Amino acid sequence: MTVPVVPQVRAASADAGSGIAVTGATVVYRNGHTAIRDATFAIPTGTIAALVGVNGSGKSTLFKAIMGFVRLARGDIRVLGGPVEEALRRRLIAYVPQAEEVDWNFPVLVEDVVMMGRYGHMGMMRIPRKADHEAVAAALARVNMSELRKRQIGELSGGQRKRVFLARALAQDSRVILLDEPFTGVDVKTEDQIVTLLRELRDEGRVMLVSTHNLGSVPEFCDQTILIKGTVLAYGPTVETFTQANLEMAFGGVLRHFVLNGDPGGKPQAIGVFSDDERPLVFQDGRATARTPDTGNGDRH
Ligand SMILES: Nc1ncnc2c1ncn2[C@@H]1O[C@H](COP(=O)(O)OP(=O)(O)OP(=O)(O)O)[C@@H](O)[C@H]1O
Repeated sequence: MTVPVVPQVRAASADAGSGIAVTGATVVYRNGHTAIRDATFAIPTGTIAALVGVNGSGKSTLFKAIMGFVRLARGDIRVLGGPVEEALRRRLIAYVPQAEEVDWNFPVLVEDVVMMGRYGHMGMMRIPRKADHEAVAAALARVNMSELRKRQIGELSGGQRKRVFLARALAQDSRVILLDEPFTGVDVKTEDQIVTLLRELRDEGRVMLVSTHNLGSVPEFCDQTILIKGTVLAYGPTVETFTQANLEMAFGGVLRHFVLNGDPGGKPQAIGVFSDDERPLVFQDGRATARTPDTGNGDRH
């Protein structure tokens, strides 16, 4: 569904049973800057949705609004059919932060970070019970981090750090998980593990909203895509929204975009390559290919 001029309010506001429904959301920061204006989209439950846009397009602001960290000047956000405050009170939303948002020098063990996901389940004194320890152990096992549970977080690799914060979200047992750049600084194997885990969580009926510059992976694992540039330009099933025209609208001249005319002996082919800083996205005959060749095996930064 493309909404270049008039945001489509109908789908978002009408679908009270949806995972996340944002209607006409506007955020104005204290300095007067309007970071997002009239943003409207809806994502059903049991979905992995990509949030795609250039630096400064408003992705983190949208996350902050869904987490209740910034106030809406106008509009409405509903999570699992209810207001954000209620979703937060019921611990329905978990957040997996960007690496830059975390103080890695803070002396804390892997298992302590994951236990933070249980805080909302504990009493005032935050004394973990058997169920909390079990939830932490299960979450660490699910991301293959059990062996490193006694390590300081500062001693981990980029991919391991991401998995610890994913485990924290799992321990929280939230229904909605917001992931800010989960693939940055992560090798291809870890990326595949994270994608497998997200698919499992989707099949459990959870909602994942994933901000990513990893365009090549979006058609592969995201059912829905939201394209953002100060407002929502387009949203809906990835096959409908992740089009060359929409990406050009979202990225303008920022991405490297080549059109090659096929192999010399054969029929000329129009191949477009969108390459941000991660796996490139290849369009062949105007359609996004599901998976592009990996460009390396090491950690990508
Ligand atoms: N606290 C703030 N006060 C004022 N302006 C802000 C604040 N935080 C962000 N902005 C501005 O709001 C706009 C959106 O920023 P935001 O961080 O949401 O973008 P983003 O899409 O997450 O970017 P990136 O991909 O670089 O993380 C930018 O122009 C940014 O400069």
